[in-house]
Amino acid sequence: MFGKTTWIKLPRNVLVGHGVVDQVGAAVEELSLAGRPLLVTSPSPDDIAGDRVRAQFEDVATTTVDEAGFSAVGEVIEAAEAADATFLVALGGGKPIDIAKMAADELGLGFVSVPTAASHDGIVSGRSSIPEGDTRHSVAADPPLAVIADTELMANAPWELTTAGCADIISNYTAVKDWRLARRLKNVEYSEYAAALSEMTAEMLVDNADSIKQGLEESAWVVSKALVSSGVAMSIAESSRPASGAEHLFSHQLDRIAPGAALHGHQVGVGSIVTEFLHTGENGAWRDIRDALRAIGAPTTAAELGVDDDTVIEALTTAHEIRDRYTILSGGVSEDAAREVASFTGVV
Ligand SMILES: NC(=O)C1=CN([C@@H]2O[C@H](COP(=O)(O)OP(=O)(O)OC[C@H]3O[C@@H](n4cnc5c(N)ncnc54)[C@H](OP(=O)(O)O)[C@@H]3O)[C@@H](O)[C@H]2O)C=CC1
Ligand SMILES: O=C(CO)COP(=O)(O)O
Ligand SMILES: [Zn+2]
Repeated sequence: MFGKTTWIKLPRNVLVGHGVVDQVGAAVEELSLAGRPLLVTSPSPDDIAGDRVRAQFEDVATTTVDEAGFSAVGEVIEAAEAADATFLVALGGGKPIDIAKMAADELGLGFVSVPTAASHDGIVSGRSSIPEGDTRHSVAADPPLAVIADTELMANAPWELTTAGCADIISNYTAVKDWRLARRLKNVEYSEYAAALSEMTAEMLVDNADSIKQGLEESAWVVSKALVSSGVAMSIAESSRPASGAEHLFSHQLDRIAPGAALHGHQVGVGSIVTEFLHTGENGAWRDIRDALRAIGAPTTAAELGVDDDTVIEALTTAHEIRDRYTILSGGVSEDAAREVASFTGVV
């Protein structure tokens, strides 16, 4: 008998468009969320749009996240309990959204994601990535009930946040290759539907690279739709596998070795150039990945990431240690080999 059960949790409402930050109240009403919200935000997003969100509720409390980490999750939980909050609204980049996502999950409350930056697919997904000490935890949590992505706000955010979101999507190509490899060699659970959606999302973004330009609001539109679609792929897979392979392990190691050096999406993009080479060799698609990153203005070298060559080599040679996830880097790449591939691809 076929006994497999999958539980796909997705956002119910997704609004993407100009000025939709003024529709958070309407979206909440449509979801039949009653009571008092806690707005979870961080300093810049609060300055930019906090009042516009608060104006849509009769009674709302606010808490600000300065630094991501499990203590921030605890503080949001305390703030929600003190405010008798019945749901959370997260306004900002990945930091307040991920902290609110995990806090909402622990509190058993719903939350609405209002991204102010199209910086990575965590703004939509059912996973929180929480940095702690010298490591990073990828924690399963319910995805947002609604995503309200205001393209005007996102288009006015620092441009590098948008190029980081693009690079996070481009990295889906190698994430899916790692997933297929792990399926073949380790029989890991795999969803062809999620893999195809993830690849198609990257394909569409690359095909629309001409509309991704600084100052063009359409860029925020194209990237937000891709981030939503990538988040859906992760929900279908019940795992970040469709969007996180060895290039993400490389980035997570960079976060440990050179904290704060570069944005998540930029790091995974550079990681993808290298891991594509490892998958398909010197005549493979690594140049396509590099050129797609260049076309949208994302980094393709260690120097552009703001890290030195040795840091990249260390992250590549130790990436397999960070997580029990089978990828092309599992078993470890030797220092010589890492230097050769990084140099051949122009990363160092
Ligand atoms: N769940 C997942 O799959 C993933 C989660 N993450 C998590 O997300 C976080 C990183 O995400 P990221 O979005 O880069 O981080 P932040 O939320 O820290 O945002 C990046 C910077 O942009 C600022 N900012 C945000 N929106 C605007 C805007 N509209 N205008 C001007 N400035 C703005 C923030 O201000 P301020 O400093 O005031 O906050 C911050 O300085 C990490 O905590 C990481 O763990 C990362 C990758 C994947
Ligand atoms: O960043 C992600 C997908 O783009 C999530 O990946 P992790 O599960 O590796 O944190
Ligand atoms: Zn990512």
